[in-house]
Amino acid sequence: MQQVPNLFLIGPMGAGKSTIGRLLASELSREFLDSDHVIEARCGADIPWIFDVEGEAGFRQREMHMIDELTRREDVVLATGGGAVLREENRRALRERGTVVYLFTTVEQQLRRTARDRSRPLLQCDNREQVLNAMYARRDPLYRATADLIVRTDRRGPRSVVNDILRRVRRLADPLQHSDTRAAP
Ligand SMILES: Nc1ncnc2c1ncn2[C@@H]1O[C@H](COP(=O)(O)OP(=O)(O)OP(=O)(O)O)[C@@H](O)[C@H]1O
Ligand SMILES: O=C(O)C1=C[C@@H](O)[C@@H](O)[C@H](O)C1
Ligand SMILES: [Mg+2]
Repeated sequence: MQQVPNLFLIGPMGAGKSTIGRLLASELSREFLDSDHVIEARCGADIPWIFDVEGEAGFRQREMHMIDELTRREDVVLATGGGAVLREENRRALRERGTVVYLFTTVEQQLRRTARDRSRPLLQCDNREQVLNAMYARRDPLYRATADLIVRTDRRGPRSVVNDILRRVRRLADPLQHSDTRAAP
């Protein structure tokens, strides 16, 4: 069987990129990278602080350099930030250097999963639903245009999402071996 390529997870805040990514990497005995966390570690500061001091533009610049660096690694599972697809450079790096999985979820689920969160500066407002709907309208077409696979993550647990991704990624890597249909004799 062909080896599973780099796996890059994209999708909105609360889709489960960090949660699913960690589980997926452990199933594949691979290194797990989370671009948000690596940016924070390199900066010695958390994302809200970076947004406060450098603005969203400063964060996006750091994110672009990080995606370029991390997508050049081999045999990794990489969880990207929810806004990574906004830049064309990021979309290209992701598409060219691995298999891209869009973790889809609904705004309703996002609201639930990010309800008490203080680490996402773009959601520290009173009109979270409106903000998330606007992000969905802008970003969903970009996630779709970048992804090799789209996997629903609403109304199912992380373990089921991971099994689904593994099955579909293996089929993509080796369609003959993992075909669901049998060739006629
Ligand atoms: N499939 C799932 N079912 C139930 N809860 C989930 C699922 N995936 C993630 N969660 C929960 O939702 C919350 C947000 O998940 P997570 O931090 O992995 O999202 P994310 O996509 O990495 O978000 P961000 O883009 O902001 O980094 C966590 O509390 C996590 O436990
Ligand atoms: O959706 C977004 O724009 C963001 C998502 C998070 O992963 C972080 O990258 C940051 O909070 C911005
Ligand atoms: Mg995350």
